[in-house]
Amino acid sequence: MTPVYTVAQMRAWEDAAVATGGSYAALMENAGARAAADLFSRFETAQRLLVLCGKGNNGGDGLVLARHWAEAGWPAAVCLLLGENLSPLSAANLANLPPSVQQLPPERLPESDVVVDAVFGTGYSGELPAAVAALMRQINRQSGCNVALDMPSGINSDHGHIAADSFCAQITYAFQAFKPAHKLPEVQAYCGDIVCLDIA
Ligand SMILES: NC(=O)C1=CN([C@@H]2O[C@H](COP(=O)(O)OP(=O)(O)OC[C@H]3O[C@@H](n4cnc5c(N)ncnc54)[C@H](OP(=O)(O)O)[C@@H]3O)[C@@H](O)[C@H]2O)[C@@H](O)CC1
Ligand SMILES: [K+]
Repeated sequence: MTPVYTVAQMRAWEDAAVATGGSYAALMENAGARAAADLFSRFETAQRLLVLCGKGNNGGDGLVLARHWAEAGWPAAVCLLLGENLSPLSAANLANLPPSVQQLPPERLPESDVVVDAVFGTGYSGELPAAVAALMRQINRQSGCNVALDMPSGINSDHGHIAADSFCAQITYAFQAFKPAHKLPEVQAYCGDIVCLDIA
């Protein structure tokens, strides 16, 4: 049975995986690559991807996903919503993006078939910054396929507080374990299908 891990338990699991021979970089690679692989299995033709990234490691998962998308020959763009001062793992994955992945400012985002929310994951709490909330409001009205990595941005993984204008997904990829918020019906309405991916 898939376990449910609090944020602290998830961090302990990551630390243990690294202590037994893994690496944080490999966990991030597996998260982004396996989310991409699941998405590829859902579409028969190339889809235009837009990945919205924050500064933390959730954004790094999104950058890995964008790289795999582009390597499959499918069009991909990323937007660094909170600037370029990224976590070290995310910065490494930004540097690894192939030139075919467009990097766009938030005010010039294209129509996309698949929008991936990699703004906030388990490191999030509180309310959304005003600019993020405004963009989420706009994207939540669009008709594309919305995908959240680990948790829709705006939702606290431990206790499930739902901020105004939280991202509304059709698919949420939970990494390694469900988080307590995934089990709450009011949060499930923002997650859509919740698919847990092994990232070991
Ligand atoms: N650890 C690993 O190796 C792996 C982790 N993985 C992935 O990483 C995710 C966790 O990553 P994470 O811990 O970096 O946190 P994340 O959710 O990206 O956000 C942190 C940023 O958000 C900010 N912030 C928070 N609240 C805010 C607010 N209200 N308004 C504004 N800002 C706010 C916060 O700012 P700060 O509080 O530091 O100022 C910080 O900059 C996890 O869900 C999974 O997807 C996988 O790749 C597997 C390997
Ligand atoms: K997210």
